[in-house]
Amino acid sequence: MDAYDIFRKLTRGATFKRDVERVSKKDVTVVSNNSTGSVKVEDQKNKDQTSQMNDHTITLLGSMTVGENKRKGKKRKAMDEAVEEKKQKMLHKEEVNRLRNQLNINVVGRHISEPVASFDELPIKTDVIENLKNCGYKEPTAIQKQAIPIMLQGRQLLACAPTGSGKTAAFLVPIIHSLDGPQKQGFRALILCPTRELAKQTQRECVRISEGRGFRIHIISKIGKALTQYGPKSSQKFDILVTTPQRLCYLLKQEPPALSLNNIQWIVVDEADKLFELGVHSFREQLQQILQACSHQHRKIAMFSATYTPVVAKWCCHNMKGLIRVTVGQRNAATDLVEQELLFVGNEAGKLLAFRDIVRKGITPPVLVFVQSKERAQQLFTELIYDGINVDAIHADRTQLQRDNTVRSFREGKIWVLICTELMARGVDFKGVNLVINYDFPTSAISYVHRVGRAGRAGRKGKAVTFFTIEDTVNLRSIAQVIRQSGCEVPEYMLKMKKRSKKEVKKLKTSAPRRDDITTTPIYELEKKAKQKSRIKRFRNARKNLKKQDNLV
Ligand SMILES: Nc1ncnc2c1ncn2[C@@H]1O[C@H](COP(=O)(O)OP(=O)(O)OP(=O)(O)O)[C@@H](O)[C@H]1O
Repeated sequence: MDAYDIFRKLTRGATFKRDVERVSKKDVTVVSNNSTGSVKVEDQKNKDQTSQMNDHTITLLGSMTVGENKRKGKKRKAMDEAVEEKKQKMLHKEEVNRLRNQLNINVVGRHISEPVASFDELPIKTDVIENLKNCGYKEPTAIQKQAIPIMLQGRQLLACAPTGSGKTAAFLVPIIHSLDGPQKQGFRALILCPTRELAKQTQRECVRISEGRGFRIHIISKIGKALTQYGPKSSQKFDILVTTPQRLCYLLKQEPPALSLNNIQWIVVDEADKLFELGVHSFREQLQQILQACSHQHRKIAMFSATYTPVVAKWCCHNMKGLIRVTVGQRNAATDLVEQELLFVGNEAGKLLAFRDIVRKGITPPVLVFVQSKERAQQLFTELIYDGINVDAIHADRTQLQRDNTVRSFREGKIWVLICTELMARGVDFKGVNLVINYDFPTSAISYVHRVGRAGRAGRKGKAVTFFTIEDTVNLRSIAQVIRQSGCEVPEYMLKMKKRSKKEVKKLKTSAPRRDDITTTPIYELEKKAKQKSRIKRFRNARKNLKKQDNLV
């Protein structure tokens, strides 16, 4: 569109004759109104102005001519350029929107950086890009394409993207870029994770991506050791701290605090909704304590998770200035890379039969099996140990060393089936988990999304089977909805089930339902064993009492 078009648009519908007539006859005289429709207007009061206006000949019919003087020419050129610039900007904006739509990215906020199409487009040094490529990352994932440019711009971010979609690298790349290299200024970036397993994994990924930079990336493992290890001076040599909030707060509470966070520039909260969920108020208090300790004036926060909760969004809106929100895909949806199935097993005994049936038909390790408590993890382990499959269990009652060894063996393929609790549902990235079995029904749709998300990572496909009994109806509808949303089939009746009250759903979230023990030992045998146990106990007590009496005598 050129200046002529704009002028035509602006004057569309305008009748110059009428305008002239409207002006008081005292002041204005119509000088001429020739056959081509050109109108000349003369102001009787001000001759100077009249002469100026005489230059402005406007042709309303045929080809329209605008008075041509130098100033006008310049103005027209500037106008043309502005229009062209605007046009280009609009086209570019459309292109960016198209790319976001293609990637299923939704953004909220002001002046948001554009997503990049490749790692090479990122304004970062080539060594980091090389490291990413050495990790086997050919192209950034959707969240990486959008979140990295935003964080590189120094903007605070709340990001939500599917499980296994590379969120860890999405926050590590900008941090590594902004810290540049080791500086002996103490910790400059802090990454908070809900579990130690996840913290270790994040530390490992950070080492891989920052290879060659010489960063000191630290994880707080033993509190006792940490107390002596850090101290305001010794912690100067570290650059990045990866930890759980509990351990960090314990060290900050020491008098004087066992470590300094004065120089922290970036705080990342990974699995943010989980942390906010862990004793709703306790994490907020911990975060407040941590934020107070991070006194650097340019401190920024980024929150990441695969699931979104309003509690986190509200906190971010209140506490993060200039916040940008990025969502990839549908909120709280399970990854569509996992084929999901709901299996009715009748009752608790039916679960063991169904599990053995799956094994009999053939499984491709590694397999993760989720149960609702550490006791049940131990019971299932005791049942399966003699089935001829390499099985182990991981839960909070095992020592740190045992937990680390089990995770290592599972990663190395020495363990085929790993029984675990909710502890391993979040963030943990086991390469190539083919099958997830929800032995016990998840206590919320969000828990389901994360458990299932241990398979189908980094573009690989996986499978998930969820057992349910007659007692598991509270969440059945919402979990069936999640499954349907990710493109898998569920029976229609499940989606039509009565919606449960918020109270019921909340109760289930805080305390899992009571279930019969996992065992195939017949009841009469269990009773016999229990009787035997109590007889032995009684006998021991009697012997103790006799000894006591002897001593008294
Ligand atoms: N650009 C990429 N290309 C290929 N693989 C990638 C890319 N980025 C990350 N990965 C790999 O994808 C897997 C999942 O990444 P990551 O653990 O960061 O996922 P996540 O989004 O944090 O998942 P969760 O929500 O479960 O924590 C990892 O094995 C990681 O090495």
